[in-house]
Amino acid sequence: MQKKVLVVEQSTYSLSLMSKLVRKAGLQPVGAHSLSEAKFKFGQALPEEFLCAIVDYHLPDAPHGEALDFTIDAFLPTIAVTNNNDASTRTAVLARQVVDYIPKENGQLYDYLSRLLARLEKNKHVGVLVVDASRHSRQTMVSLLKRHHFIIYEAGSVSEAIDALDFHSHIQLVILSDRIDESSSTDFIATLRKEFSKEELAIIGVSNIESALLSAHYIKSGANDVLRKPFCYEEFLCRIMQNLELIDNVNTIREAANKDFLTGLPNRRHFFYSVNHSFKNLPSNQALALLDLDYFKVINDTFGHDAGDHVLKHVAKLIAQAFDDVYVARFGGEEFCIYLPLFSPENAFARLEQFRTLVEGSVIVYDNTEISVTTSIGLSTRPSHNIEALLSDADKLLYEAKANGRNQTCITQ
Ligand SMILES: Nc1nc2c(ncn2[C@@H]2O[C@H](COP(=O)(O)OP(=O)(O)OP(=O)(O)O)[C@@H](O)[C@H]2O)c(=O)[nH]1
Repeated sequence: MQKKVLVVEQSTYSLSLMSKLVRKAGLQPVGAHSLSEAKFKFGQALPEEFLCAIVDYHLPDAPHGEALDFTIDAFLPTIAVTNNNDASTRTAVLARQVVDYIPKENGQLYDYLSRLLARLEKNKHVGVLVVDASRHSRQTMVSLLKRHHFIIYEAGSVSEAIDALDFHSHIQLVILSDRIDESSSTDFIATLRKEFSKEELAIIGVSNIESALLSAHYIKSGANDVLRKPFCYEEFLCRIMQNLELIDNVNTIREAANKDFLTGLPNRRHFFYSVNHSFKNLPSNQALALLDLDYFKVINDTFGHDAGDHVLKHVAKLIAQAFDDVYVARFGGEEFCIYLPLFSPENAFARLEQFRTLVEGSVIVYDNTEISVTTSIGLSTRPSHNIEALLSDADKLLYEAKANGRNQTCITQ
């Protein structure tokens, strides 16, 4: 279900702008012009339905941030917006455990707000590891991070940090304090960098303001960023957000580069990368199948190219579902590839035949028209350490399947 965001804002214009942003982030705004209206609207839904609240500091019936107290007491992560950017308002707002506060006069308000909303939703799946020998200092950072929905892990030493990283693969950010011995912390960063690139795991080193040299050591050892103590709450969160956004952006680009645009299946290049990356030597009991849809040109010619695309997407979805435990790819056109490691020829043949009959029996509906399609399969079960050799073998068998009348699987004899 779409998560709700409680937007409490006196001005109708600002409320409508913020609600638009919330909708753009894929969330459902619940608007209120006053604290009493916010209480009423919040009471009409379950608290768990809300992701967070965006709350104006000054409201007619809550002139001193009382609405912030209400949403925070209701355990809603709260983003405060204020008309005033003066020091006393800032202190009063930050004393209240808000996720962040945004002065309305800031032209970047709406851009920042949408980034913040997107992050809050994503953070629920992001692990952050705080490495600091001092429990008190760890707790300070942990309490700030908690407001942002992160999954938080703590380590009091480098060895505890290594254990945490071994166990929790969703850790995307390590915050490393200067209370860990300098040589072991820089060694730790360098060791992590052998395993994780900067785009896979962000490392932020915390150093003392006087210790410019330590900052340099952090960066040279492979840290993404450095935070100088004493840091303010805003800087701490902005650095974290920036570093995680970088990881997200790289992941988006990487995903786009690895996926076939039409079907969302891995593409040919990624298929080779995954198989070669997973196996130093290909196992001797293996199978590789090349699948090619039959008379696909006729489908395009009869029903149109868009209908053809729809059929390709349908078959790709069936492949992704039926072979979610092995390696699959769209090689191009109407050709797909499936690599089944550690499969006997009999098992591989049974799986492919089951799939062939599934495609044959499935009715694809496009624009109120029913379309049927069949597939020919070349299945190589040769023991080979070379994926290219397997492919060439499967290609010959596919040719045989086509020549023998299509809608069949030909396997290595
Ligand atoms: N809709 C659509 N058609 C595509 C796409 N890629 C390739 N095609 C079409 O797929 C058709 C493949 O035709 P052929 O190579 O003659 O193969 P076929 O008609 O399936 O015949 P056989 O393989 O011999 O059974 C061509 O008309 C291509 O234009 C695509 O992404 N979308």
